[in-house]
Amino acid sequence: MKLVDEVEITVTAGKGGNGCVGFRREKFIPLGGPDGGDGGDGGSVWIQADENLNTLVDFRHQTMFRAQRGEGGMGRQMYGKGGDDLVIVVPVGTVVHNVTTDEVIGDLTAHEQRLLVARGGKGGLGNMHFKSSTNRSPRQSTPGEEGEERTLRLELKLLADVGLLGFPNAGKSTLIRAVSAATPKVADYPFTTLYPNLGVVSVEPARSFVIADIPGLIEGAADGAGLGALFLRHIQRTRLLLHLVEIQPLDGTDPVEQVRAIERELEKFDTGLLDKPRWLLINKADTLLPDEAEAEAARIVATLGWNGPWFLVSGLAHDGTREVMLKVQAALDELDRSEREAADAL
Ligand SMILES: Nc1nc2c(ncn2[C@@H]2O[C@H](COP(=O)(O)OP(=O)(O)OP(=O)(O)O)[C@@H](O)[C@H]2O)c(=O)[nH]1
Ligand SMILES: [Mg+2]
Repeated sequence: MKLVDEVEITVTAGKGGNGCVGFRREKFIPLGGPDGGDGGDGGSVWIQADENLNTLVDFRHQTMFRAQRGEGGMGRQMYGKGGDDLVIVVPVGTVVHNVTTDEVIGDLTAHEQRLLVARGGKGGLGNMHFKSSTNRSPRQSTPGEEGEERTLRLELKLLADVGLLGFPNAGKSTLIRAVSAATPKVADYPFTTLYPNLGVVSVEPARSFVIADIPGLIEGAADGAGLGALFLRHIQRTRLLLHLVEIQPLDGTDPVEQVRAIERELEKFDTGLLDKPRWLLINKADTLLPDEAEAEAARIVATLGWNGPWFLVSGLAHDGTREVMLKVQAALDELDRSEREAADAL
């Protein structure tokens, strides 16, 4: 299953500085020659891969990028200063397309790999270059070139970091909408009507993770009922599971039973799934009075013998949801760290 995050940005390289028309002016030298210097080159725009990023969510806030222009040339044969290059960082795995030509400019597959996406304009020539035997005082210079401008589409295939489990109606889609900054589209998926909802959760700038709602996970999913097996396969790739349960299911069933039913499915499909960190989110806290909700949550946790993290939340009211997402981000960072340490130890 391919999950694709996509953004369109415009990049503009810096214009070159203009060439200068100037003449040497000094005491006792009445007819000084031309001494106008060249303009500096404009800065170019680069796109560079960074392994510390994992989504394109920050490009929803900024879509225009411009490198510095070159300064104009000056008298006394002085060159203008070149404009600084602009480096845009993206996650490793980002593919860069030219929107106008629909061509792939490049595929950034390694950390710190760079791609030139808009070349800065060349600086213009000062009049010192136009001196000839027939024209000793040229008034000619050339302007700086414009920097290139391109519209780019950045595309990143995503893997969900966090899977959301729960019965129909548990409030999974509502939670994703409550916490996510962007909802990437799902591509190449055969079932167009029933696909997972995805959200990019960005708790702080430049830090984010992908959360996937796994719909239709019902009893019997592991035996192939509904589309459950497909989604179970998908969540095998996630690193943390959030298990959502209604504090008081509308159909009158005991939330404890609902949690166990999902656990049985996970176990039947692949016991490895049960080894993933799984946090219990007792949802729709707002449907009970605060005291009742606290008491019922305590009962659910005690009856289940739950010893992992658990939270009482309301996706609809956004109660407690941000706190959970901050903890998820911290847990994922910690997993990254220990994976990196394990890799370094080899
Ligand atoms: N009171 C209350 N209602 C909620 C809360 N979260 C979700 N709901 C409601 O519960 C219903 C189901 O929510 P969804 O987010 O669609 O649930 P889901 O888990 O995505 O359901 P499926 O996609 O069918 O598996 C909707 O009517 C929501 O408005 C909550 O925190 N409090
Ligand atoms: Mg849903």
